[in-house]
Amino acid sequence: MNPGLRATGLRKAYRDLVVFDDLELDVPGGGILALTGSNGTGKSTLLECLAGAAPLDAGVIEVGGERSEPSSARHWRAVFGILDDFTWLPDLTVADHLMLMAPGPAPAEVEAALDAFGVAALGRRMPDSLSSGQRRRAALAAARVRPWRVLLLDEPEQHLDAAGVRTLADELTALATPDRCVVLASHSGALVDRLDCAVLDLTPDRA
Ligand SMILES: Nc1ncnc2c1ncn2[C@@H]1O[C@H](COP(=O)(O)OP(=O)(O)OP(=O)(O)O)[C@@H](O)[C@H]1O
Repeated sequence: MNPGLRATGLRKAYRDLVVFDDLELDVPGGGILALTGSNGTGKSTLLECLAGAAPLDAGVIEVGGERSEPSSARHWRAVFGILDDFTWLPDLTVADHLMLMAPGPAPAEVEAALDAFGVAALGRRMPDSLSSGQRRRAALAAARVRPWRVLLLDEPEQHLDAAGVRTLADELTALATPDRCVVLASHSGALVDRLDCAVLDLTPDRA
């Protein structure tokens, strides 16, 4: 089994509030881990720390079997987070955004990615002109274009209809090839059930 994402001794506190301490994660290559738990249990904080967007107080992160410093360029290249706010620039089309994330010119790949999420017809539209669910589908399509070893998603089901949740589960399953892995936070039982993946409930008495 390929190494994917391994993290040990993770600690994060906001002043007196210890969000997690000595937390361990081990997601093998090809694996998907769903973080669940009630509001405020630390799912988003954990994803932000894994993405390098918020500093850890302690802990070691390994990607593909090698230590990865969350603030390094190497980490940025290896770890792609679609967290709360996907930054859309108002003067670029939806397809322009995905083209910028591709390693080279990739119009066919961008179209295929948007098509996989059912929004191929919206590629030339401006992000502001899309519905929330359409924008969410387009943001998720970026995961098919931007290279990564670890994909982090915070409540990716937000704004999706039931068919969109099924598409998301099937796409994530296909994206988690043996050299990559996915960690998502979710409140959607439908999504987690369809992923049929490992689950870590961060609710204090269950973690
Ligand atoms: N910037 C911050 N400063 C202080 N406390 C924070 C900060 N961000 C989050 N918290 C606190 O940390 C805890 C974990 O928050 P977090 O957003 O990670 O939870 P969550 O599990 O993602 O919640 P939800 O299911 O509501 O999205 C909460 O008690 C929250 O109030």
